[in-house]
Amino acid sequence: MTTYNLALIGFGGVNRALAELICDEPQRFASLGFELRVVAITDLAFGSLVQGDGIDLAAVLAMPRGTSFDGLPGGSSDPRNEDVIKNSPADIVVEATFTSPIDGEPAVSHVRWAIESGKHVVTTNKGPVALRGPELSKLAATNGVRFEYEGAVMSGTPVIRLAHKMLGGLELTAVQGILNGTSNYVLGRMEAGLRLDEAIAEAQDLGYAEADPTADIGGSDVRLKVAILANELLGASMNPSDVETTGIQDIKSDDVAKALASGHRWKLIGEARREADGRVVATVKPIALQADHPLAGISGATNAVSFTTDLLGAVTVSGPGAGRVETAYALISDIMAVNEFVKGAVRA
Ligand SMILES: NC(=O)C1=CN([C@@H]2O[C@H](COP(=O)(O)OP(=O)(O)OC[C@H]3O[C@@H](n4cnc5c(N)ncnc54)[C@H](O)[C@@H]3O)[C@@H](O)[C@H]2O)C=CC1
Ligand SMILES: N[C@@H](CC=O)C(=O)O
Repeated sequence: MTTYNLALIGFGGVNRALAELICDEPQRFASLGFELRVVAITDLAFGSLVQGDGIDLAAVLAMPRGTSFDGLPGGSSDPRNEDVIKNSPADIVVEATFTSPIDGEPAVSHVRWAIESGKHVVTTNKGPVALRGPELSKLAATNGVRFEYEGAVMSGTPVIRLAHKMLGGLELTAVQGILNGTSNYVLGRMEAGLRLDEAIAEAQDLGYAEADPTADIGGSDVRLKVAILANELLGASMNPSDVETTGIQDIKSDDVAKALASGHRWKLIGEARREADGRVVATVKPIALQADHPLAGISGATNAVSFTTDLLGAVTVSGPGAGRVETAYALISDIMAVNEFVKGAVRA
């Protein structure tokens, strides 16, 4: 059986959930035809740890946040991302640090260092994909490695790969949906009577929110996802700044209550559409949907995206849009794609 050595860059909610699955459920991977061994971990809060024979995941998962890896064999209190990514014995770099909606850093550099040193990259980080996606994919192809990022949109729910593989024979003219778990959860909790700040705190506890939740509430998280979908699926060359964006920050409890009373539900809707002249235009904005609208019933951290196609009309995918384990599954599906690539290369 093939063993893939992983370097986990960022050891927060998502990468810890992946480490737990590797530690607790090795049979899940054995049934996929490979095993996973974590040989390096870096995080701002812990420092870095490199152990070529495999890190004892149960032991590091038990370390409270803020404890340093310094003192462990191969450990340091400094994250040493560049050295670890370039020189650790990893086959696959798993990038799950903070998303920067401005320039995608430091994740863009993490991805580039990994690819340039011949390592595959799987990531849930939207920044590098939305801001540097085509360039990094090209770099990966040139270096004979994979750059996979299914979790950048709708966490573990298959959207990007599904659309590429299964909708490839259709003409797609638009994508529209609820693409942020936190804001959808928050709007639902406001319907139940919570204040905005109380609802955000719950979403943070549940692991849905970004490190800076204003990205969720202000719409910049959906803006990145809409740009990714427009570029991947509608053939656009869009920068997130091209997406006209309004968040839910100005929606008050009163607005939510009034909407409910009149049979409407506020939803944060992201959309990209190809116009008759070929231009792709994209927006993010809150809309009070009528209760019988197909997206009005999407509740909690669940997301949904609808593809407008020529032969099938609307094709809609719905599932978790956030969550630690749900997003770790996106990384697993990316590693499965890397495995298919590696096996294909061996056969060829
Ligand atoms: N939690 C979710 O539901 C989803 C998260 N994502 C994305 O996945 C990524 C990870 O998400 P979470 O684990 O929830 O975030 P998190 O905030 O729990 O963890 C991020 C970790 O990265 C570390 N970090 C930040 N900058 C670093 C650096 N320069 N070097 C080393 N470590 C660094 C932090 O200390 C933190 O432990 C983010 O980019 C997020 O946008 C994507 C889809 C869903
Ligand atoms: N904070 C994001 C996480 C996934 O991208 C969300 O709430 O959707």
